[in-house]
Amino acid sequence: MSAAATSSSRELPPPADNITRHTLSPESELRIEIPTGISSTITLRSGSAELFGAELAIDRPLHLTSAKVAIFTWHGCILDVSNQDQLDIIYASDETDANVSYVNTHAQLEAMRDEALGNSANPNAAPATATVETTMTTATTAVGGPRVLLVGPADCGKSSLARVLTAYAVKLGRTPILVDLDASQNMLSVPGTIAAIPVSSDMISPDCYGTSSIMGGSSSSASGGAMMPLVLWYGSQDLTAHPDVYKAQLSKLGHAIDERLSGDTDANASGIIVNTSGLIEDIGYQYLLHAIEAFRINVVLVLGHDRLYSMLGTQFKKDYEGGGGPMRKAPILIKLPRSGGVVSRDASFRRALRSQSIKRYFYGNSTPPKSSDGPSSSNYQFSPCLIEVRMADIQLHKLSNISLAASLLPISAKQSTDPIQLSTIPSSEITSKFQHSVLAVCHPSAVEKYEHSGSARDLYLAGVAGFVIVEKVDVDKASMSLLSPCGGSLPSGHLLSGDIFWLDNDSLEPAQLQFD
Ligand SMILES: Nc1ncnc2c1ncn2[C@@H]1O[C@H](COP(=O)(O)OP(=O)(O)OP(=O)(O)O)[C@@H](O)[C@H]1O
Repeated sequence: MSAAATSSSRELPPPADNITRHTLSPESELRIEIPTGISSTITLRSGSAELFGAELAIDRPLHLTSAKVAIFTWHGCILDVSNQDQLDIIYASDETDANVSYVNTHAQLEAMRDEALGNSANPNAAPATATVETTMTTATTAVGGPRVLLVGPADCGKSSLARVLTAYAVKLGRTPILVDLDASQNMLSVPGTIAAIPVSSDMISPDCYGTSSIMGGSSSSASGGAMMPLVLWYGSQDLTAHPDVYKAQLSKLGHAIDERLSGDTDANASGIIVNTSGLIEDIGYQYLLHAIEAFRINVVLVLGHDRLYSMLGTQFKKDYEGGGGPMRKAPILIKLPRSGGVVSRDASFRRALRSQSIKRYFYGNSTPPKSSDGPSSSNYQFSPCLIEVRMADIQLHKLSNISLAASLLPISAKQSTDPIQLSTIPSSEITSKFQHSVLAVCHPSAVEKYEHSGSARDLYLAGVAGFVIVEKVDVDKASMSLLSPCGGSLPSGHLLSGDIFWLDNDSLEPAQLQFD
């Protein structure tokens, strides 16, 4: 993507003892798997290289912990890697055809952005013919910019490609909105959420990839000036648990994005890039179709899954062209190869990533230790606080999907038709079983609406103010200690529970809370 750095021919001093030097040829990548709890530092010594689209700076060490990544170079480079003997694997590969496909896809999206800008500058112009050549015949002219949905099974490289496409767009001065619908491994916020953020250039830095998070979590803008994401609390990493809530949240997020883009020509032309979870069968497939509607998707990128590609192609023909319904344009459907470097992550590695992501929300990025590569001596950007709240001052809600048959309802009680229902947990039931659970703090404006309407939707379909973790429940004192990103009182006393737990030893398995 970029010209080779000017330092490509400079004389390099020999590497230190614990450093291994790698020379990469053009269009190759260094694939690195750093096991859980181990750190490694990668330094670009000459040439140019990028980490999922974010360019490395010469001589600036990139500190990575528990990560599986690839450093790609278009023009060749020299990289120094520390701690190599502790890595699971490290190797250079020139099988990078997928990267070339990705940059071609980026070029196609750019053409759509240019076209959207042209259309907005001259709204009376006759619509141009399709600019994107695709493997599907229903190519269409985008009214706004590209609204891209990345789909495919687990561990096929969706999140990585979302990062690459976002970084490439931002490098060209675009401001796309990045959306992550994967509640189990969300790259924008803590697990259990779906989120969206307008991306600017200060967020595209390799330093932000220290964990699974592109921007270092919802509170940890490295630049200090970056925007906060809009985060909805789904409350579970299991997307099959609450289909009604999930679908309603997708619709709400799509609506919020439409509202944001409607008054901003540049942002509208930049479009959105939506990452999805690896669920592609049954309810997962339904979610993909729902997301296409909710985000008014006009480009679907299918990563390495012929069957899904074929299913969507058939579906689009049926939904958009047949049946005598209104003729709408089908999204452009593009099949992309899976990168040869993409690795499967086992349950324990995923758990470690989730834990890192929660830790990062509260503590920020870890700064590299001075003397060794061990994470234990790291310092962190932020200092979260323990705050004490009285049970009397909070209302802890949980989702309840109970829907009674009419005959079981009390006389004159109405059956609610809204499947999204809340129940408020009585103080007497807030016991030590909530210890270590992650709670979402409702935004005061959402609380105001909720108190007026009594509708669970006003809390569940609104962006949350932030998160706390229950450190301790003191039943005798009727109080709780909460780990909070900052001191002082909570933005509101309304908290949403879920089944996400966190303990600062990277080992706690999230478990379903069993409520009585
Ligand atoms: N070219 C590559 N070389 C090495 N590792 C890679 C490469 N591309 C991606 N990875 C790593 O492979 C893992 C899986 O990739 P990614 O997270 O993009 O997949 P995904 O489809 O989003 O997964 P899921 O949907 O299950 O969350 C990640 O750890 C990612 O950093």
